[in-house]
Amino acid sequence: MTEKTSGDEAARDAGTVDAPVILGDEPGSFARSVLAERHPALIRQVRDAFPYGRRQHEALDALLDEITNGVVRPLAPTDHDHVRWAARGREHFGRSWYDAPFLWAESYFYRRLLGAVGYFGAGPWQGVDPFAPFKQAELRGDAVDEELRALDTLAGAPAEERATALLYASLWGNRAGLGFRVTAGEPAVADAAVAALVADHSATLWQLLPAGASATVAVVADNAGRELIPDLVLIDHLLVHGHAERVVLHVKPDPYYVSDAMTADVVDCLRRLVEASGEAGRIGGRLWKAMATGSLEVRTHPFFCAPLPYEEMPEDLRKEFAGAALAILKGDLNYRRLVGDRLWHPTVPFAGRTAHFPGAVAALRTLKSDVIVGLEQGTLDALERSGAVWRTSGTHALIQVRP
Ligand SMILES: O=P(O)(O)OC[C@@]1(O)O[C@H](CO)[C@@H](O)[C@@H]1O
Repeated sequence: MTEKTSGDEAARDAGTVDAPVILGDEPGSFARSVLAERHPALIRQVRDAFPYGRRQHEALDALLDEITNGVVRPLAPTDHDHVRWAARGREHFGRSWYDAPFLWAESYFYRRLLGAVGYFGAGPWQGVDPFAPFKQAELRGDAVDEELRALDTLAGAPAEERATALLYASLWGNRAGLGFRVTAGEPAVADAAVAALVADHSATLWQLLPAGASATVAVVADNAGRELIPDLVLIDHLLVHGHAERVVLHVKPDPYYVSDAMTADVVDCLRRLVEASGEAGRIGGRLWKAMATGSLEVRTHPFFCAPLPYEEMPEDLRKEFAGAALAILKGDLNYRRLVGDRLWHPTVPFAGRTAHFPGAVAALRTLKSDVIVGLEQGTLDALERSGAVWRTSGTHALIQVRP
């Protein structure tokens, strides 16, 4: 009995034992609150943000009713991606939304929301991003001005200090709250930001990107606006200081998880930078040119809006990441897809959970869901003792790297 238990523990620590898949069926859980509260609220917000016609209103009503009172319905046979989703959803159709894996239910919800507003249909609303008003409001906000101004203070700092600061800015941009203030000589904010890291492998990250190596770096973006701007600033730093010769920025092909970045959002952020004064404007100008010369390339792939873990990524993407010196995956959702959307024991090694990834990988993520691996036992104990809602509130963050 004792032997079996220690064997189980060893397997658990090596990440070779499957942990429970996160579902939305547990009352009081984070996943449940997203499905039961956040999604209905989002339908209302999208409806209020556009002068939609009767057709959209009816479809949104039907979707709201389905996710709150009904069972998961398949796409219409006429939908362009009907076959793909029929295969992915076979076991979930006709059952409660709460019984499906959380990752699947969220992803399919966004697909259905886009369908309801006519995003894919041939008609006047085709291609109109239902989340654009929220993204634009954020990008126009004073907070972005303030964050861009902070870049001037940072411009005179030594390269190494700048690199560290910009990496943390990109990380905390995932929370959209601290941004460059972390970096611009506000010790209280900077100290708090570092103290809130539950893992920090940034030294390994920089070792993988020595200056002067002709490396390609892949950056898998998460949110637009206040996250994408610091991502772009970090990319500029990598290019200017020779940590990368070429950066491929991967974005979503369709609107997703409200604020996820698409090509249009990259363009909006670049414009915002180019139109800014001082250092921000200079960075914008360099990135604009980098797009023209190919040292910065934006790519997208249907896989980025799929309800699948990275372990199941298609061969073309696998080759792409295998050819990079490092893939930097931003945000909570990418993390869930990277390590698996399961209730892992928090000390399961990050290296084991990401062994499937083709090449070196770094996760930069603020903690906004229950998934976590790679913690030291001492860190875990301290977090549990603190009584804080550390897993889902976005107050904590991590930089984890597997060379
Ligand atoms: O990937 P991001 O932007 O960091 O976070 C996305 C996310 O927090 O939104 C969901 C709630 O809707 C979470 O389940 C999910 O992980």
